[in-house]
Amino acid sequence: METTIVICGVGLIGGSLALCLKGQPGLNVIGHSPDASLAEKYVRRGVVDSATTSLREAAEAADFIFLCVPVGVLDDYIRQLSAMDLKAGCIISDVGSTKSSVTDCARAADLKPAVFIGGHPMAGSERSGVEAASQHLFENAFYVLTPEPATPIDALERLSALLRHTGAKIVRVDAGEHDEIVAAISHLPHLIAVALVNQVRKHNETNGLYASLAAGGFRDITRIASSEPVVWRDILLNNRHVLLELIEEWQEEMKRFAQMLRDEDGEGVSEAFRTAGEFRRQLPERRKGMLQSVYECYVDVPDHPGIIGRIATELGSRRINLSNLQIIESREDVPGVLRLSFRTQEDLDQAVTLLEGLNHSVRF
Ligand SMILES: NC(=O)C1=CN([C@@H]2O[C@H](COP(=O)(O)OP(=O)(O)OC[C@H]3O[C@@H](n4cnc5c(N)ncnc54)[C@H](O)[C@@H]3O)[C@@H](O)[C@H]2O)C=CC1
Ligand SMILES: O=C(O)C(=O)Cc1ccc(O)cc1
Repeated sequence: METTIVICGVGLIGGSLALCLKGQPGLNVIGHSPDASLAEKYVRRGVVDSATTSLREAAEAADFIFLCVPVGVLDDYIRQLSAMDLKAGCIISDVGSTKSSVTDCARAADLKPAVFIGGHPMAGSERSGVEAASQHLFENAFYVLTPEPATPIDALERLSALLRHTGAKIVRVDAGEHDEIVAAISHLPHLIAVALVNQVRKHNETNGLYASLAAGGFRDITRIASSEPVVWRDILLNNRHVLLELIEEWQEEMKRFAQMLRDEDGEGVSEAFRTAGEFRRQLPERRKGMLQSVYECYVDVPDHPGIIGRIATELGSRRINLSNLQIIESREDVPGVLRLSFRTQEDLDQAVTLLEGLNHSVRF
């Protein structure tokens, strides 16, 4: 018997999930969008087996329904599903970055004979849309499920078994605890990145040197400020109660820094760097976290023609997969520095050994 999987919202996350499941023996993956041109695009790009604009038609045939839409519309989907004739044992899950509100909504809605189990694959990127979907997005990442005491164990096991196709490590976390943790490690950092970029943007209005000199480090630490505005509007508003407390804590932290600067308290400043550095060194390195690890290095390239092509060819011939290559111009007429990005630490390590062996100067 074929297992029918419906994915509502085939964007970055829904599309990546679809790619993990499509083509697996016995699985039929159906995409849903209320927008006919998007439904058609999901099929055209080969991400799903078929697609429909009718939520009822898809949902009533489904064994699994994944809601992969912005957090702000999850409750509406749950309410619509509760009025449909779902299959007995159908599992409804979501991928939203917050878990309390959708879990509360599903508990209050009568979804029987279906079962709701909240989910959050804790990997992603600042990109969005089906174009950015990747079969490898969740590999080695954590995939949080938030079952409740009343969740039938066999449903949890069936969902966990299906999600093994993602290559993620499945962990169970209480929905409220999840929201507190992700607020600190993901939501607040996104908010700070946006504030930081907007601060520089305003300075840049009167002096264009701000943007010119903001290459490299500033670009890297603010990558997440380029995330999808509607998705992030919904996440931040939905988790606002936790975030408002964290923003207060953050402001206190900033005040402490300001005071140390006023007092010219060098010992205090270096102690802050020491404790932060020590904690950061203890963070797991190789597992994908919420904020994606970036496996990158910088290579100084002398100004002679063909060097960039040669580096890419050397890497390719040793099957070291580059995920991105960017030329960072230090002066208008000189190539200067190449930024090489890889998907794994192993690829990065191999590339560094190779390039250093070829007498290139490599930095991180
Ligand atoms: N972006 C990321 O890195 C991660 C996002 N998430 C969560 O995944 C969910 C989807 O986010 P992404 O895939 O990043 O966004 P996306 O923008 O790539 O995809 C969103 C999908 O939802 C559809 N959609 C948007 N508004 C809709 C509406 N009002 N009604 C019906 N469909 C609508 C879009 O057409 C698109 O297919 C969100 O709940 C987000 O919190 C979870 C983990 C990582
Ligand atoms: O771009 C990054 O590194 C992210 O932070 C990805 C991300 C975004 C939202 C999530 O709920 C989980 C992961």
